[in-house]
Amino acid sequence: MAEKSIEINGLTKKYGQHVAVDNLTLSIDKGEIFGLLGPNGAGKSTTILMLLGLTEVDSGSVKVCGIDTTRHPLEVKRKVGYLPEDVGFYNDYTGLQNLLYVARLNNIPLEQAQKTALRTLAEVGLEEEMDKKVASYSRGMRQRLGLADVLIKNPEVIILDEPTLGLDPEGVKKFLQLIVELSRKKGITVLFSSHHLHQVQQLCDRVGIFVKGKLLAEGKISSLAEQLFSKNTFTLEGGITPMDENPNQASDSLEEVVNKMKRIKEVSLVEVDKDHFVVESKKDVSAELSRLIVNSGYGLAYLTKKKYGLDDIYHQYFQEEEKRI
Ligand SMILES: Nc1ncnc2c1ncn2[C@@H]1O[C@H](COP(=O)(O)OP(=O)(O)OP(=O)(O)O)[C@@H](O)[C@H]1O
Repeated sequence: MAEKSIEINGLTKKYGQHVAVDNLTLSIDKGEIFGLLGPNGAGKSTTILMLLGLTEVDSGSVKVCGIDTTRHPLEVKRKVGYLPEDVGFYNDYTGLQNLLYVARLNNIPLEQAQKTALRTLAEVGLEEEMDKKVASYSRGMRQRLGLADVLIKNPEVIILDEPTLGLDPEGVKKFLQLIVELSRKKGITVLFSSHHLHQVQQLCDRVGIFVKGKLLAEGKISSLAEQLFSKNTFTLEGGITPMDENPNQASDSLEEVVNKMKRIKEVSLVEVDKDHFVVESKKDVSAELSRLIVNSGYGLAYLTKKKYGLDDIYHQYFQEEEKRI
């Protein structure tokens, strides 16, 4: 069995009557990049604070690298690097000076700190900017320096809370690539908290969908789709056209064609809008559908199997949640 970096069991946190995190159970393997995905107020930051031992737990347990954070928060902090949304720096210091300051706070001896700082700044792509004052840094450069702050203590786990806010699309792409490279190269476990579906999809091995304090689903994106769409696994979309070449050929009415489609055993839903149709079914019925359409005197303009992405999954879970409330 894979070694676990993060083990959360029945974790609950209340603010007064409000349950911010509700009986959360989750484990993350060593070296894995896990995405905690949810809208604002879902409880992501509260979970992270509990992981870091920065806020009290009402019930349940959290272990990071095998250490209980509620009992030994300082030991956990030594092993975990945390990058919040917005990192504070000394603007009058250079990037290198800021990093050396963080190294000192982490009790890294000066000589070692200098070597490690230079290497880390190169790793995050700031070697050419390290002697410039942070006041002149762009948002992207500040986030890279934030990542260097996190990496300098050689963490086993890094936790990133909405780290790409305010970055332009190119900056986001580079930042995400950097995280993947570093995680793979150093075997670092990453917990990436975000409400950006596409970023999570690009970066993460596994995803947890978190809404109103509850983990609604977790798994690989492909298996989330299976869990969610298991009732009607296949969605086929097609275009139907009249047979122009042979106008005298008798055709069924469109209504009759739809009724025939509905009579295919595995089909659970047929929707038609002008010449476009959507069929949901328990197995792939593309062959039956094409035969049926052609035999009814129509042409098939296209027939495609819809692939579910994270967007579909995310919205479906949100819809489910809204229905329950
Ligand atoms: N210190 C606090 N006191 C009272 N309520 C709080 C406190 N911190 C968070 N909350 C509430 O707990 C819920 C979860 O908040 P949390 O910040 O963990 O969510 P989030 O998913 O990280 O969202 P965001 O991305 O907006 O930070 C919210 O309803 C929030 O208002």
